[in-house]
Formats: sequence, C-alpha cells, structure tokens
Amino acid sequence: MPDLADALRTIPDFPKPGIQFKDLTPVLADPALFGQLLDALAAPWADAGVTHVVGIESRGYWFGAALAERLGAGFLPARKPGKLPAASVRATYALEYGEDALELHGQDLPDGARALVHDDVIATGGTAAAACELVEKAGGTVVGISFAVEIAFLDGRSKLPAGVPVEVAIVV
Ligand SMILES: O=P(O)(O)OC[C@H]1O[C@H](OP(=O)(O)OP(=O)(O)O)[C@H](O)[C@@H]1O
Ligand SMILES: Nc1ncnc2[nH]cnc12
Repeated sequence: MPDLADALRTIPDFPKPGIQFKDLTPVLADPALFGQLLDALAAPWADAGVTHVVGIESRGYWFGAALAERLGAGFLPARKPGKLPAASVRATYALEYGEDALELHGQDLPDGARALVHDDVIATGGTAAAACELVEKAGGTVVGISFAVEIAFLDGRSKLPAGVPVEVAIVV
C-alpha cells in the first residue's frame, strides 16, 4: 500500500525563507492516497457523535468536506475575513508566517451542534485555536480537532483548548 507519510512533499523556504512547507497536493492527486487519508481522518471520530465539521480556509476544505460526508455530518467553512455573505462570528490569530482572522456563519450551527474542527496542517496552532473560538462564539461545542499533518516541533497543540481530543493522520 502506498505510504501517506512518504507522499508528503517538503518544500524548503516556502513561502518564506526558513519555512519547511508540508505539501499535501501529491496525496490529493492520487485517488488511493486520498482515500487512505480520508479513512485515517474519519476512523477516530466514527462514534463521537459529530454533527458538523468546521473546515478552515483554504486547505482545510480539501479533506474537511469529504470527511463530513463520511461522518454523516454537515460542513461549515471557516473563511478568511469578508468572504462569507451572511452575518458571521469572527476570531483573529497569529500564523507561523503572518497574522489573519477567520469568520463563520454562526446561524448555520444549530443549538446542540457537536463540531469537529478540521485543518490540513497544525503548525503553531493559532489557526485551529481561532476556529475553536468561532464554534464556541456560535454556540456550538467542539468535540474534537482533526489534522492531516502535525508539525510536532512547533508544539501547536499547546494553543488548542485543554481537554478537547486531537487526532492527526501524519506526524512530522
Ligand atoms: O498552526 P498555524 O501556525 O496556525 O498554521 C496552520 C495554518 O496555516 C496554513 O494555512 P494558510 O494560512 O497558509 O492558508 P491556506 O490554507 O489558504 O494556504 C494551514 O493550512 C493552516 O490553516
Ligand atoms: N510549514 C508549513 N507547511 C504547510 N502548511 C503550513 N501552515 C503553517 N505552516 C506550514
């Protein structure tokens, strides 16, 4: 079976000097690897009662919407500022290489929603922490956080809400 970790491509000095960029596009491009990664992402949450997956713009959409479908859950996009058309909740955060904000259509997260936050990569953890804040602001509960790749030395987990389960398919 092709190996997921081997398919991950590392691009040095992208998008800035000193960043080792973890590129998942080879996984997306290969149907067997794509399915293998979705299996790995979905398995830990099969019995978690997830009602909605919140995927983070933009690479969190690559696997997030498909993951939602596999879990029988809805999908909500957390978008960069000014992209969502309806009333939104907002959270700001710092990146490994910059600063940004995320917004969410809070009205689409019903009372009692059990949200799984998903992104492709956790680096410093600020992006995913902001997405968790969005879910809480919208009145939902974060029941888990899911990543395709964790860059372990950056210790992004320390920024995530305490006590919320985190599952990762590939740790580098
Ligand atoms: O853990 P952090 O240090 O917060 O970084 C992780 C985030 O950085 C990347 O997104 P980016 O902002 O580059 O946007 P993109 O998905 O549109 O490429 C990645 O897709 C995560 O969302
Ligand atoms: N090193 C990295 N590779 C891919 N995505 C990232 N997002 C933040 N840091 C990253």
